[in-house]
Amino acid sequence: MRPPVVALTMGDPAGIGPEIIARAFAEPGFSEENRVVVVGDGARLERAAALLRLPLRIETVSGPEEARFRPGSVDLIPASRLPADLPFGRLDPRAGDAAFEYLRRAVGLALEGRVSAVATAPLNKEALHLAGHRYPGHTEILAELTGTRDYAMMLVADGLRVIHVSTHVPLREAIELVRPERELAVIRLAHGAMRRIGLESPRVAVAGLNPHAGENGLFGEEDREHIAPAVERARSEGIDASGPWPPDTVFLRARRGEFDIVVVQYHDQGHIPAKLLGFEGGVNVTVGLPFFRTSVDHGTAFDIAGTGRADHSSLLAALRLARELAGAQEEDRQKKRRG
Ligand SMILES: NC(=O)C1=CN([C@@H]2O[C@H](COP(=O)(O)OP(=O)(O)OC[C@H]3O[C@@H](n4cnc5c(N)ncnc54)[C@H](O)[C@@H]3O)[C@@H](O)[C@H]2O)C=CC1
Ligand SMILES: NCC(=O)COP(=O)(O)O
Repeated sequence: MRPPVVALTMGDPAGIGPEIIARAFAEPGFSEENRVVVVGDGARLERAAALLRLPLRIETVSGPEEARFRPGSVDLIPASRLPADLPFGRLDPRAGDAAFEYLRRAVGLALEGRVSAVATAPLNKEALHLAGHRYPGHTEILAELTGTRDYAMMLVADGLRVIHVSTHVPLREAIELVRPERELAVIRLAHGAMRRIGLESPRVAVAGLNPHAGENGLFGEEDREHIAPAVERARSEGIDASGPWPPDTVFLRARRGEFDIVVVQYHDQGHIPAKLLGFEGGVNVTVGLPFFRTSVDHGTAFDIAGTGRADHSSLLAALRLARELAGAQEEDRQKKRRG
């Protein structure tokens, strides 16, 4: 089967997005393994390729149907016309607005069924806000543009998968979000995502919020009042859920093979172990959308943007996962059609 077509957004054009995209396309065998169409800015991509001394051809296309996926060339849907001298590594509302537009265009293509999945290079949240797009990040934009109510951020890193009850909110608010309904929704999303990647009966561990998962109320009530009932309810639905487990050991246990995925209670509870284990090859997946969206797990790295030092491993991993997930979905559909 041919690889599914993936729309890849350039992210903030002042960040490392253009560089990591140029590096990925220049990898030997990239066009044999991938069918990727970039939504972004041709001049920025050309500048990044020149900076890295990569002989890439940029082919402008009006849609994925025109893309030819030839080795050594990038099929690009132009979605901004930024000044050629826009500096790398600086906050700029024009770049924030462009990043938003790339995502909006890619989501449109996915909803129209013209691409099978969306992958994203990083956007800068401050630049996004400076441009008037007041979202915490891609995830919430994607949810709004697709009308999705229940969604969650999953990180996949070396031997570990985590999925978040909350992400970009102040820590005080994150504690308020630990409620049975949201816990149950995320356990169900975790179960569904693991089934999608082919696990028959996924083992979903739920991390506690407090030290030692509250130790029966000694160190906080949220674990037994809000998390435990959701785990029970999930179990009554036939999901192999367990917890709340002490957060300091649940990741170790998952990595040793006891669990397939860990539901985590707030941003850093999941991000710290995932990034520590697999920053280079880590992938962020939005679970719950009508299509798959994968992303690099790192940010815009303004401190090194335009220097040619950015590593593109996370982007390659995000594209790999997008094509595997979308490919598996396509195979499912074909099986169903055949009866
Ligand atoms: N998927 C996305 O769109 C993400 C966006 N962000 C956004 O990016 C902006 C900057 O975030 P930071 O917290 O500074 O994190 P960051 O990931 O951009 O940078 C943290 C450190 O890691 C290094 N780094 C990051 N990616 C690298 C790569 N590919 N190769 C080599 N070194 C790399 C940077 O140079 C820096 O020292 C923020 O606006 C943040 O919200 C952050 C994470 C993900
Ligand atoms: N901490 C992950 C991050 O900032 C990426 O968020 P999103 O843009 O994928 O919603």
